Parts: sequence; C-alpha cells; structure tokens
Amino acid sequence: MTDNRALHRQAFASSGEAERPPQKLDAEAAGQKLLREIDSREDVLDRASRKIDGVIGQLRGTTAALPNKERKIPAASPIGESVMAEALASTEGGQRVRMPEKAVPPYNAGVRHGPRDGDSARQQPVQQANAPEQRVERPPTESKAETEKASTPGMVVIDGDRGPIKSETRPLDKGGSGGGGGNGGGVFHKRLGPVDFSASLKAGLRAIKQNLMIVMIFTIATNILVLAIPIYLFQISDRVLTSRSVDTLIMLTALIVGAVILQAVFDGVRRMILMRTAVEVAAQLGAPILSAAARASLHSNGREYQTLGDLQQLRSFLVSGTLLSFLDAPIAPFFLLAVFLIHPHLGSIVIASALVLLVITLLNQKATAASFGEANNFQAKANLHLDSMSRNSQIINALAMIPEAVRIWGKDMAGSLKAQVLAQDRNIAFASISKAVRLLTQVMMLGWGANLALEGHLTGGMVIAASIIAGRALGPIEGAIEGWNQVVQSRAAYGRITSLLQSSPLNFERLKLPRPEGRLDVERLLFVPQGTKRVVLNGITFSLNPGDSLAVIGSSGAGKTTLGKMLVGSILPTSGNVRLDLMDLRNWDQRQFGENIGYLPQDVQLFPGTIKANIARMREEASDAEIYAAAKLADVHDMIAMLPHGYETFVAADGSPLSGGQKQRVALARAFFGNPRMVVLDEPNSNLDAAGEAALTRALKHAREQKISVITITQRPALLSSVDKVLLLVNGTVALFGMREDVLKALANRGMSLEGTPLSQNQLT
Ligand SMILES: Nc1ncnc2c1ncn2[C@@H]1O[C@H](COP(=O)(O)OP(=O)(O)OP(=O)(O)O)[C@@H](O)[C@H]1O
Repeated sequence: MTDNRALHRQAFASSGEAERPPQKLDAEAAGQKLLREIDSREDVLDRASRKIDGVIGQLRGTTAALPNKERKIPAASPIGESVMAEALASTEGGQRVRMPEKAVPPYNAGVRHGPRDGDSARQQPVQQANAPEQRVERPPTESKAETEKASTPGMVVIDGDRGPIKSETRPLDKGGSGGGGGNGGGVFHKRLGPVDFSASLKAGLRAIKQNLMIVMIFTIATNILVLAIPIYLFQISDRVLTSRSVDTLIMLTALIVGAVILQAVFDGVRRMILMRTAVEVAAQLGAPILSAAARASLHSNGREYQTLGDLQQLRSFLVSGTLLSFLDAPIAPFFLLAVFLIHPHLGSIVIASALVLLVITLLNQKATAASFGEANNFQAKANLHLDSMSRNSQIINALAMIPEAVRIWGKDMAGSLKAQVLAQDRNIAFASISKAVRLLTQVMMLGWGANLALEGHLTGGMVIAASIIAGRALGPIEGAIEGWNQVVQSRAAYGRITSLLQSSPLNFERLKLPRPEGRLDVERLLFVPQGTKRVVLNGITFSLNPGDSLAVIGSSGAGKTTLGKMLVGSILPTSGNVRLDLMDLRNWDQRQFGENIGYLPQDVQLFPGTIKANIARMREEASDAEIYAAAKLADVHDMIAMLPHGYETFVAADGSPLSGGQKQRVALARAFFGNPRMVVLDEPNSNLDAAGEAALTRALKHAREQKISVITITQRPALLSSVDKVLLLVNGTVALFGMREDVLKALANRGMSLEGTPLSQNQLT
C-alpha cells in the first residue's frame, strides 16, 4: 500500500508540474498532504500494534519468571522464520537432479560408493546405532539468537511446529542436491525417531494456560473500567445535577472518556492475545495431529484425518465471544457484591436471577447435548463421503454417478442439519428465556430500586448504577448459554484430539536396531479381518534368507495382497509373527523399518510433486545420487529420461501426465529408493507392456545382485524366471513353497496352473 502511494507521489512529481495550472498544483499538494497524513496515521497504528506485541512479550516474560516446575518452554520459532524456511525450500525445489558427470556408473554405483547416510549407519557399531535420538518432545536448547528474538519487545513468538516436522531452516548448499523437494513435493518427515504426542499436547495446553493468564489480567482491568459508565451516571444524577457544577461535569466526563478508551484498548489487547493463542495452538498441534491421524488411519477408514477439523474448532472457540463470557464469569461475583453494597435487596434480586440462569444453563446442556452429538456424527460421515468423492472424481464423472454420490452425501448432511435444527431450536429457546430473565431482572431492579429511593434508602443515580452493574454480573451466564453449542463441540473436539494424540502408537519409543540384512521369517500367520469371521490367511509359515527372491502366486482372492501388506506391516496379523532380521515388525522403530523396506502396492498412487520427489519418498534430504541409484536399480532411468522434463516432470494427484505403466515404474523406483533390504512388489507388471516387463525383470536381477530380498506377488509366469523360490497360496494357506524348479515341477505333476487351479485338458496337452 505504502509502495503504491510512493508510486503515486512519484507520478505526481514527474508528470510535468511546471506546465500545470496553479489550481491543479493546489489539488496535488492537498492530495500529497492527505497521503502524508494517512502515512503518519498508519505509522502510529503500526507503532501501537508493535507496542501491544511488546506488552504481550513482556507479560509472557513475567509469567515465564513465575516459579513453575512445568515451565520449560521449547525453543521458539518465530512465524517469520518458518515462512522464510518455506520460501527457501520452494526455491530449492526448482533445482534439477544432478546426473553423474562422466560415464554412467554401474547400477549400484550410487549405492556402494556414494557418501550415503545409510552406509555410514551400517558401519557404525551397534552401540552407536542405538544411541538415543533427539526426541520431538524434548524442548531443544534455545540458541542465544532465539532467546534474544523471543525476548525482543514487538516480536510475536509462536512456540509451534514441534511435531515430527522439525522447525529448522534447510541448508541451501546441500551438495548440489535437488533434495527431491520439487515444487509440489510436500514435506512428510524431517525428523527421525519416536515422537511424544503427549508432550506436544502439554505444550499446546501450556501455551493456552499461559496466554489465558495474561488475558485474565486484561479481563480484570477491562471489567473494572466497565464500571466507569455506571459510576458516571451515578455521579451525574447525584452530584452534578444537585450541585449544578459544570466544572465537576467536565472533569468527570474527561475521566470517563479516558476510562472508556482504556477499556476499549484493553479489550482489543485481550482479543489479540486470544487470536495469537489460537494460532499458537494450531502451530503446536497441527503437525502432531496430522502425523497421529496418518498412523491411526492405517487401521480405519481415515476418519482420524478429521481431527484436523477438530483443531480448527478449538481455534474458533479460542477467539469466540463465548470464551470471553467464560473469562468474565469469575469477575461476576464482584459485581454482585457491588450491587449488594448498593442495597442488599437489589443484590438478592440479582442472586435469584443468577440462580435461575444457572438452572437454565444446565437444562440447556441436557436438552441439546444429544442432538449436537448426533449432528456431529452425521457431519463426520458426510465429510468422509466427500473425501471419497474427491478421490474418485474420475470414476464418478465417467460413470455419471454424480447424482448418486450427491444423494449419499445429502442423506448424511440432512441428518446432520435435522439434528442441528433440533438442538439449535432448543438452544435458541433457552437463550431467549435467559435474555428475558436478565431484562426482567433489570426491570425489577429499577422498579424495586425506585421504591427504595422513594423510601429514601437510595438515590436515583444509585438505582441506575445498580441496574447496569447487575447487567454485567449476569452477562457472562447469558453469553455461556448462547454459546453452549460451541462449548459442547469444542469439548468433544478436544477429547478427540487428546485421545488421538495419547493413544498413537508413534508415542512408544523403539530401540534403534542395526540396519537389517533382509532375513524374513513368517510364522503361523492367521488373519481374520475385524468384524468378520472370514479366515483370509491361515497358518502361513515360510522363511527367506537375505537376498532371496520369492514369487507369491495363487488365484484371485487367495490372500496374496493381504500377505504382502502383512509383510510390510500395513496390516497386523490376528496371530502369528512377521520378523525382519528376527525382530517382530511390531517391535521395529516404524521410521527405521520404513526406510529399510520398499513396497509397491497393487493400486499405485503417486503424490502430487515431481518424479524425483516421488522416487525420493518426498524426502527433502535425499541426494540426487540416491534418486538416480533408485531409478537405475528399478531400470526406469531411460523411461524418465524420455519425458520432456525428465526427473522434474510434475505428477498431478491423478498421476497425469504419466500413463498407468509409467506410474507403476516410477513407484517401482520409489520402492527401491534408499537401498532397502526387503522389497514387496504387488503385481508389479499388471500395467506393463513387453518393454516394461523386460525392464522389471532386469530390475529384479539388479536387486538380486544387491542382495535385496524381493517378494513379488504375481499371477503372470513372466517374472518367475527371475526368482529363487515360489510360494503357492490357495485359499489363504501355503499349498507349495520351495525352490522355483521344485515348485513348478510339483505344479506340473499335479496338473495345476500357476494360480493353483487344475489345468484344463487343452493346457495339459
Ligand atoms: N479387511 C478385510 N475384510 C474382509 N475381507 C477381506 C479383508 N481383506 C481381505 N479380505 C478378503 O480376503 C480375500 C483375499 O484378498 P486379497 O486381496 O489378499 O486377494 P488376492 O490373492 O491378492 O487377490 P487378487 O489377485 O485378486 O488381488 C478376499 O476374498 C478378500 O475379500
């Protein structure tokens, strides 16, 4: 805005002043003067806003100095810094993958010789590998610069960004690596190791508590200053009008004007602090909630993601008038006392109506809780449906399913709206009753006060003052009733946030193990999906040595995909164990396990971002050498090289511009990224043409050379030539398992196809 004005001024100055008539010059001078005035006012406003921030900073400093065992504020990261970091990250995303400069190295060159983190980890002794990592919940030591920034008046500090996403600025000159960030390549993880969501929750609550303490100080001051108006009325009617003193009137008016302005400022400040509190809570809890939801959604239909909406609900409550009413409530008894001091009769009237209002509050809570809960449940269902609609938008359009999809959503929405109307009707009715009670109280006070005045117990000014003060005393109760819906929803939202964060399996620390070699032991796996009696897998037992390659074959519905998911830990068995290097998957550190395995699911999905970011599993710290090594290992480098933008090709959420086969091959490179020790490929050739299938066979050969244990789920015989062992699944049980030749021979002897079904006469001959 200021820049625009500067431009305008420049335009004024440079547009040939000399030739212009004096009237025009006058007008321009007036215009410039006006702009200068606006500038100076803006400066004043800016300064005021900075001062407010400074006051908040100092007050926070004061609360920080209070003796409090719990008070260990984590390293603060100013909003500006994270914005800067993001800006830097997006600039980096534009860099290109650096290819090897000379002759193309052998497929494993990047893996064997590159200065890779994984390699150094492998060479470290076990003790070192087991050294405790920095945990998320531990407040990092504040650097001097940060401490200075935090204590600088005028600097608003948000103690946030403490989830698994670490708030640190990325180094810009990282070995020429594109980092795999890509333009749209978001950040999934930056921090390794276990997290403690309870600590994040505590930090969020601490931020709320601290700020509410400051807000309370301003609330008390505001409420005291609110008394200025009744005192003014009282003084005018009882002193000025009787003494007829203009001087007293002027002095009183000046005082009251000052008090009213101060009250407005204090009220503004407390609202600003609450707004910042809401932002801070979002910054503290956003990343932990998303991480916990992502993990929890593994065993559900993804409704946990809606907990982010709960955080939004909590934020809205923190800036709502309802919260201000609750904050005003503790001061209400003092107003009551003031009315009592004016006259006990009037005080009794206020107490009686306060009790009536409290009863109304309880009745309101009882009458609306169930309906509000029902409305929320329906809303959550409608949101889930909306989510699935957005994921399946192509099918919905192609099969002209829009009316049906909208109808299903509409049914849940209608349920939610119906329940909401019922609840809101009751809420509004109770709010109206409470309003009426409050107004009637004031009428009674005026009426009875007038009677007391007639009897000479009170003056007219005292009656009016008492009536206004009574209004302030009852205001918070009325506000609480009106905003009760918000209270209920926010309480439920907080409950859901708490249970999600506290029950997350990511909370539990796991021992960091040495890098696995790829030995796989599957023991008596049984899988009966929750809520069903269907036995999908039954007594599956087999073992693979590091570097073994296995093909899992079987007819459709035999349980191959389910077994594959179990091998990568995305489904937990009902009983039995899957062990990688003897350790049960449940006991592996989840992040470490994920880094050491690869998985290509049947239904390939890429993330919106560049191909390089997708291959690098969206990791910003991935080096070009690692990305290139994965692409070579999966034999997709040549295919990527043919794309107009190569590794920088941006893949949209629906996978365009890649074809189904290309998507599958990029996902194959993603599975091989980071030199994993075990890779599970579910139907990796389902979308591939002959050339793609040949490349896949080569990829499996490379993996074998690198001693990566590969489990390939397939129905096609083409891949069998590149595996050591074959496992035939029939109805969830192992029908055959052994060396490829033996299994194929056994199959032929039994006259069975690769799917385990008897061959027809034609096939046998
Ligand atoms: N969560 C679940 N709830 C109920 N049934 C399930 C569940 N998961 C798998 N199943 C059932 O288990 C059986 C095996 O499914 P799975 O997807 O593992 O088969 P598959 O061998 O991979 O088949 P395909 O080759 O067609 O992919 C199917 O009949 C499926 O309906």
